[in-house]
Amino acid sequence: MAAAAALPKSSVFSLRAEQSSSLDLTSDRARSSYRLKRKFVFVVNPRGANGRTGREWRKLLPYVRKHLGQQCNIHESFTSSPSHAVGITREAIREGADAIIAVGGDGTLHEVVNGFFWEGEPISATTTLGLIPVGTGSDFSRTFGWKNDPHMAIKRIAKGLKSRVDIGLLSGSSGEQHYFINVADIHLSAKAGYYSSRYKSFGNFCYVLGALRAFIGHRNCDLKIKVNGGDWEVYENVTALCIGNAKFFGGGMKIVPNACPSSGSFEVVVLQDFRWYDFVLKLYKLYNGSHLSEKRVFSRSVKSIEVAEIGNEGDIYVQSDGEHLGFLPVRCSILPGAIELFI
Ligand SMILES: Nc1ncnc2c1ncn2[C@@H]1O[C@H](COP(=O)(O)OP(=O)(O)OP(=O)(O)O)[C@@H](O)[C@H]1O
Repeated sequence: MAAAAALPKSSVFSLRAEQSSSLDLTSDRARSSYRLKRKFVFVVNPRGANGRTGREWRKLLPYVRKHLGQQCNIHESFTSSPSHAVGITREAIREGADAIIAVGGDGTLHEVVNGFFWEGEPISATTTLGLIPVGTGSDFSRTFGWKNDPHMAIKRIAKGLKSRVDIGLLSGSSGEQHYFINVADIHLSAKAGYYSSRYKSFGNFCYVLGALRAFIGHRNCDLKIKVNGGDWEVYENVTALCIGNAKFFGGGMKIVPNACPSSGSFEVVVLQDFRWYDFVLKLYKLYNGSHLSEKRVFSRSVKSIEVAEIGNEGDIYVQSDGEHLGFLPVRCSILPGAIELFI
């Protein structure tokens, strides 16, 4: 069929271009209009938010067609397993996608962001990232004041306003590279994130359950930190260290309140010597971002940071964008303005 022949082939993922009755490519005019339109690929995690993402997307598609169908060809691609969104994104960018829209939570956004890169380099400087936040936490969107409202997100994408945002590059002891757009964090919060991902069926309550589980066996520990390639500094009794490209994590905690994704630097917040009752007494401060005034909380702006254990236990958790990455040591640097984002 002519319509199918006009579409690029896709081997890695099932790319379903819009072939609704409104898209009749049998005439020359329709065919040339199809070619002139930009190509937007929607990467949908049907399992996001405990399956809500998949259900919402089915209802949303007519709205997407209505608001974006005039200006772009809409392609939808469903993930079939964790990490699949990375491959989908890479292939779509290589095949000339003008925009990749992550439909899901921060985990899906994280995978799509990783798909923008290959062997340490962006695959394309011109593909735009978009987000339709339909996740459990959807923390990245909070920095921009966006609601977890997919209709508003679609209208925002249709307006076409864009801004370049910074991306964090993480590498571990074996040298493997990983990208993040929101917050990377270390120790108690990362352990809590690891466990909360098992309780996503409880909705936002998963973060409370994850934190309670993480406290079992937790000990504050001494870490050494190297900032901007300087000397190693020792931070004693660290409870958590958070490297913010954006402000929120854990389902709405404003943990890195001074972070800004277009500042060209990270904001690092270190919590030291926190006990379980500090979390009870100061939890509201972590949510509204006023914890920086506490005595055992430090904040600084950095372009790169290395973090390692002083002991050699090998059990200090690391996560980025809520996804478990492994354990210390870790090196992290900022890639200023690396991706263009629909805002
Ligand atoms: N088809 C799939 N089956 C199972 N898991 C998947 C599939 N596609 C993606 N995933 C995984 O689902 C996880 C969660 O997805 P996502 O972040 O979209 O939703 P969420 O966890 O509910 O939201 P948030 O991260 O904002 O709290 C991701 O880590 C991703 O790797």
